[in-house]
Amino acid sequence: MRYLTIALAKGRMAKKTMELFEAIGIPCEEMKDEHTRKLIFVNEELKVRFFLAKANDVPTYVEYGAADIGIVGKDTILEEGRRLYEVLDLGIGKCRMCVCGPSEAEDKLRHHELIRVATKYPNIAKDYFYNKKHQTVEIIKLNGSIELAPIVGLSEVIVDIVETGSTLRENGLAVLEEIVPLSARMVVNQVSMKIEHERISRIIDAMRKLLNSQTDQ
Ligand SMILES: Nc1ncnc2c1ncn2[C@@H]1O[C@H](COP(=O)(O)OP(=O)(O)OP(=O)(O)O)[C@@H](O)[C@H]1O
Ligand SMILES: O=P(O)(O)OC[C@H]1O[C@H](OP(=O)(O)OP(=O)(O)O)[C@H](O)[C@@H]1O
Repeated sequence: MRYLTIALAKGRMAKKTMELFEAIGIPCEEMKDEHTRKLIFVNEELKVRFFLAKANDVPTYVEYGAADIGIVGKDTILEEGRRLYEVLDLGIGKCRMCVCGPSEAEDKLRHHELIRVATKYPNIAKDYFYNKKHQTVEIIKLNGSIELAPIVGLSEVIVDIVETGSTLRENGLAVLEEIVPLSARMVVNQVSMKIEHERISRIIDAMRKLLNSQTDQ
């Protein structure tokens, strides 16, 4: 039997994702060791391999079939635009993609002024402003601490993730428009879905059952 390979996004969702896999009988104990420099973890008995990758790279591994299954945020799926099947909403890492800024930016947004938009998600921002709102904007790609941009005058607004809203509040910014709700999703390689249909379906079903039982409680 070939190994089934599962790519998990490093970072804030990794621990919860591992707990979900453990709860459906696919443990990844070794991976929980924060000090390990090992990148791939093999469960010989189940013929399953896990690896932790940079979130942005998870859809790439899955599209090319280097991973059969991936767990990654909807934000990353939308931004990367890879060919894969999105099969399940895991309901963890819930947040929203929003246009945010100081209240002064609200009028400029409403009047379709040519504004600058700073973001880690240029494709999501482009799709929202160009295709959904038919509004011309200048998009500036940043890699983190996006809330800084309107404060120091780099841009009028930002497109970024909002979870509790405290980063915005502490920096005198607010949500101006909501783009899309986000959460972690299970994605599957399109060929794997055919050749490993039985094993992958079993994992999807077990995960769905677990999530339903959690929401019932
Ligand atoms: N408050 C939040 N901020 C950022 N991401 C969140 C938040 N809540 C949930 N998420 C989800 O967690 C995913 C991973 O976020 P994380 O902060 O671990 O990595 P990242 O900031 O995207 O990566 P990196 O730090 O390597 O640039 C996001 O893609 C998103 O789907
Ligand atoms: O609404 P909140 O609960 O405040 O969460 C939202 C913040 O969290 C994320 O940043 P992250 O911590 O990933 O750091 P980064 O800015 O370096 O990406 C996101 O980019 C927001 O800044």
